[in-house]
Amino acid sequence: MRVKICGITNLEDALEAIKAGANALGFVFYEKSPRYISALEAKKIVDKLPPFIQTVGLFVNESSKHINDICFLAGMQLAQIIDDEDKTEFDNLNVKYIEVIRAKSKEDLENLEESYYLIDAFVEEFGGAGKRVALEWFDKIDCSKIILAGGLKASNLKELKNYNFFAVDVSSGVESSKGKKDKEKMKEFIQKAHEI
Ligand SMILES: O=C(O)c1ccccc1NCC(=O)[C@H](O)[C@H](O)COP(=O)(O)O
Repeated sequence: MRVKICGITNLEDALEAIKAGANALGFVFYEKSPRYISALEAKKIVDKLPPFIQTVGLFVNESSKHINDICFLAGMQLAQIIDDEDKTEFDNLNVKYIEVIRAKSKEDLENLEESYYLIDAFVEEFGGAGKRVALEWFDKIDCSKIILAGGLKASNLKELKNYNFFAVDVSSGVESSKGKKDKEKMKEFIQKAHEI
């Protein structure tokens, strides 16, 4: 499975994540997050990344104009969008995007459109909280276009073996403290995920 390391706040963590085999890096453009990074600081990191690593900007209830502007300034190739308040006009985005579904129950995973989704557990504070989505909710679902997030760590990845998820997304499970990644945890997580 592919791996996105979310909540990158500094160059050292970004390069260690890539060295460990990460496929994508996530930058949180949500000011209330302890992992928030400005577009300017993100761009300084992005400019030093090697090729073939996808940069993903995370947005919470923002307008399309804001998302377009920040992605352009920061060099984001994909926008990951939480849109609880219907603020984003998806037709007006000029950047590729993926919608986040913050699942509260199995019903939230039913009748999804034929598209890629990032499924995270619902938490009031929006994300990076280490809360898991119940795996049995995916039992009768085609997971081949789903990126799973929420409470993942190296020790629970083996539970995903039979689900065929497209990718996994992790933040707190590979941190030493909020906003700082742990090199060894990233290595172990990515190695295990790539084996699945
Ligand atoms: O990480 C944050 O602080 C954050 C803030 C606001 C919205 C989303 C946020 N993170 C979302 C992510 O993509 C996380 O990687 C995802 O929720 C998984 O987090 P974790 O359970 O800590 O692995």
